[in-house]
Amino acid sequence: MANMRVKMEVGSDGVAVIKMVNPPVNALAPPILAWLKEKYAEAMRRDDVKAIVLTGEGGRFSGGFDINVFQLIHKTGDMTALPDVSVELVLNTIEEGKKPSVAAIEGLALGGGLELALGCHARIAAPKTQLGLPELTLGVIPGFGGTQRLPRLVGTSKAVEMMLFSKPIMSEEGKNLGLIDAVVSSNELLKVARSWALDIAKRRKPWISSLQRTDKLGSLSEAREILKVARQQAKTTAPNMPQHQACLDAIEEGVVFGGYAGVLKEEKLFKQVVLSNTSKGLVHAFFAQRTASKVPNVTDIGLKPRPVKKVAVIGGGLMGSGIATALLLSNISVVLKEINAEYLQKGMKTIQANLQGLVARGKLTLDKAQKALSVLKGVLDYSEFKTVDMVIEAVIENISLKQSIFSELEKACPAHCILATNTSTIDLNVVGEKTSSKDRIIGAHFFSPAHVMPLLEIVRTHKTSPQVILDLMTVGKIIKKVPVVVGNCTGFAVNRTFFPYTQGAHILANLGVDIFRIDRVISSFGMPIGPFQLQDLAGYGVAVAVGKEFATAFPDRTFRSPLVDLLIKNGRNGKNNGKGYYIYEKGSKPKPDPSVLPIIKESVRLTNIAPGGKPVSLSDQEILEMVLFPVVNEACRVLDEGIVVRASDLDVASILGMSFPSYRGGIVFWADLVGPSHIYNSLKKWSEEYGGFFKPSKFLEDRATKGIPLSAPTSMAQPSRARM
Ligand SMILES: C[C@H](O)CC(=O)SCCNC(=O)CCNC(=O)[C@H](O)C(C)(C)COP(=O)(O)OP(=O)(O)OC[C@H]1O[C@@H](n2cnc3c(N)ncnc32)[C@H](O)[C@@H]1OP(=O)(O)O
Repeated sequence: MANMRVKMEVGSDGVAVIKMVNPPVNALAPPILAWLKEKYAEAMRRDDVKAIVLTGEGGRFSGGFDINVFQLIHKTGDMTALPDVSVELVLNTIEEGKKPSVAAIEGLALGGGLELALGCHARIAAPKTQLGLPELTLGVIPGFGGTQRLPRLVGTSKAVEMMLFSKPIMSEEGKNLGLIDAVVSSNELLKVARSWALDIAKRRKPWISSLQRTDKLGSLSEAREILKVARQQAKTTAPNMPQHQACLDAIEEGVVFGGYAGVLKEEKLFKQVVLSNTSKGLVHAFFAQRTASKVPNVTDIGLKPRPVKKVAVIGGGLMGSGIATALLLSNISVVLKEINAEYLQKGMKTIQANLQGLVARGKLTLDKAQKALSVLKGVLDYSEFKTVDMVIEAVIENISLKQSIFSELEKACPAHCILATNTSTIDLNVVGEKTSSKDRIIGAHFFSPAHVMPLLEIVRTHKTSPQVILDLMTVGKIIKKVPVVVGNCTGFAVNRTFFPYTQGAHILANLGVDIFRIDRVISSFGMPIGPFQLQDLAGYGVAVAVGKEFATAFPDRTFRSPLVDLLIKNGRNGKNNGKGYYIYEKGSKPKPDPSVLPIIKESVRLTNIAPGGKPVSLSDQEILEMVLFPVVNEACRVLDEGIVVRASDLDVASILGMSFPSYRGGIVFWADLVGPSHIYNSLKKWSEEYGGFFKPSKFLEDRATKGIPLSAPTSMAQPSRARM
C-alpha cells in the first residue's frame, strides 16, 4: 500500500498522462481503481487537458485486477469488496468520456489491465509486450468488459481462443490482429501515445469505441457456430470448470443483443463464478505457488544465490536423461556420467530424443535444440567433476551404491559443489552417511518425465546449509520448475502423501469394486488418469519397489495387495509390454482388458477382506472418498511432522507432482472444503469395517474434533519431526 498510487501529469501539449503505480505488476487494487476514477474526473474537468494517456510505471502496464480481493471474497463472501469498474470506470468514464484516451502499454497488460486498455480509443505497445485475458485460470471470467471488447477487436474465434485457453499473445501479433494500433520502441512509447491521443482529439485519427464495433464479429450464424464448437470442446476439456461456459455465455449475449447487454451479462456471470469452489481452488493455487518460494531461514536471511553454470548428472536412465534435458534447455552445461560406453550412448540418445520430441511438437526450435546439445558432454570417469558446481545423482535406488558414489564425489568435486540426489524414497542421512559433506547434501527430486513435469521437490536435512537450499531453488527456477522445499522422510512430501492412493484403490478392488469404475470415478474428479491406469503407466516394477519401502516404513497402515504380483506372474507389466489392466494399442486409447478380471478375482479370493465374502456395493462418492481420504490422512501426518513448511506447499506439490486438479486447490485445501470432520468420521467407520489402513491420524482427529481447518498452521512450539 505504501508505494501504491496513481499519478497524473499534464503536459504543455494538453495531454494528461495517468500512471498506475503498484509494484511489482501494477495490480488493480481497489484504491488504484478509485484513484483512477478521481484522476479521470480531474482530467475531464480541466480545460488544459485535451486528451489522456493511460500507462503503468516500472515497464509494466498492469497484471490485472488485484487477485487478493478474490481471496478476501472467498474468505468472507462479501461481494461489496468488488468495485464497480466495468460500467462506471471502463464504459462511462473512459470509453464514453468526452476526451479520448490512449493506452501506452509496456511489459504486460493482463486481465483487468488489458481490459482498461480495451476501453481506451487506441492502444500503442512496446515490442514483446504480453497481452492476454487469463481470468479463466483463476476460475473467473473477464469482468471489465473483456468478453465484449476483445471479440470486437480481434474477431470471435481468436478472442475465444485467447480467453478459453488463457493464451497471451505478443504485441506484434496484437498489431496484426487489430488489438494494437502501433508497436513502437519503449523509448518512443509515451511520445507516440501522446500525439496519437491529440490526433484523436482533433479528429485527425478515428475516435473508436470498441464496444460499438461489430465489423470483426462475423455474422450471427458464424459467431454462434464458433461458440457452439467451443462449448463442446470445453465440455470435454474442462468439465468441472463453470467459468468456461460462463465466458461463452457472456460472449454470446453480446453477439446477439449488443455490447452493452453483453457487459451487463458478463457482470452478472462474473459475480456467480467468483464464488465457485473452482475459483476458490485456483486462486488459492496461484498464491500457494508464489508462497512456496518463501522459505523461512533460507530466503529471508540476506543470502545471494551462487551461480551454477555446470552440472554433472550421474546416470543416463530415464530420470537422469530427463534432468539433463531440463538443464540443457536453460543453457546450463551438463556432464553426463555413466558406467560404460553402452549405457552412456543410450543416455545421450535419450536426451537427443527428448529434444527432438520438443522440436517435433513445436515447443523448441531446431536451433535451440542444437545449442542445447552443444553444451552436453558424456563421460565415464570423474575427471570433469573438478569444475562442476553441482552434481545430481540419478542412479537406481540402491543404498550402498549411492553411499559409495557420494564418498567418491567428495573427492572428485570442488568444495563448493552441491551434492544432490534424485532419490524418491531413500533417507538423505543414509545416502550421505559415509561423507563429511552433510551440509551440501540435498535431495533434488524430479518427477518423470523430468524435462516436462513442473515440480522440483527439494529435500533438506537438519545439516543441509541454507545457501545450498537457496542455490538449488534458484537452479530450479532457472530451469522453469517450481521448487518446493520439504523435510526428509520416507517418500518425502509427495510420494509419502500419495502412497495410500494406489493402496486405497487396491483395497476397493479386493472388496470387489470394478477397477475400471474406480478409474472412471477418479478421472471424473479431475485426476488425469485413475490409479490403475497410472500403475500401468509406471510399470509394475515401480509398484513393487515403492510398496516395499512403504511397507517397511509404515507397516501399521500398509495394505498388502497380492494383485500386482499376480499380474506379473501372468506376464503383465502394464504399458511397458502392452499388457496391464488395460490393452495398449498404437494409435488408440487404452481399453479395459476383460482378461484381467480372473486375476483380480484370484486376488479377491486370496485377501478375503470383503465382509461375508460378498462384493461390497458402494456409490461413486464413496469410491472417491475411500481412495482420497486416506491420502488426506497421510497429508495430516506430513503436516504434523513438519515435513512441509506450510499446508499450501503440500497443495502446490500435489498439483504439480501428482496432477491433483488445480481447480480443487490441492489436497489439503480440498480436504478443508470437504470438511475434516466428515473425513475423520468416514475413516473411523471404515477402519472399524476394513482395518488399520483407514485409521484416522491423531492430527486429523484433533483438528476434526476441535473444528480447526487442516491448513491452519501447526503450533510454532511444536518442533519439526522430519528426519532432518
Ligand atoms: C476483473 C478482471 O477481469 C479480473 C482480473 O483481472 S483477474 C487477474 C488477471 N491477471 C492474471 O491472472 C495475472 C496473474 N499474474 C501473473 O500471471 C504473474 O504474476 C505475472 C505474469 C503478472 C508476473 O509474473 P512474475 O514476474 O513471474 O512474478 P510473480 O512472482 O508471478 O508475481 C510477482 C508478485 O506480484 C503478485 N501479483 C501478480 N499478479 C497479481 C495480481 N493480478 N493481483 C495481485 N497480485 C499479483 C504476485 O502474487 C507476486 O507477489 P509476491 O511477490 O508477494 O509473491
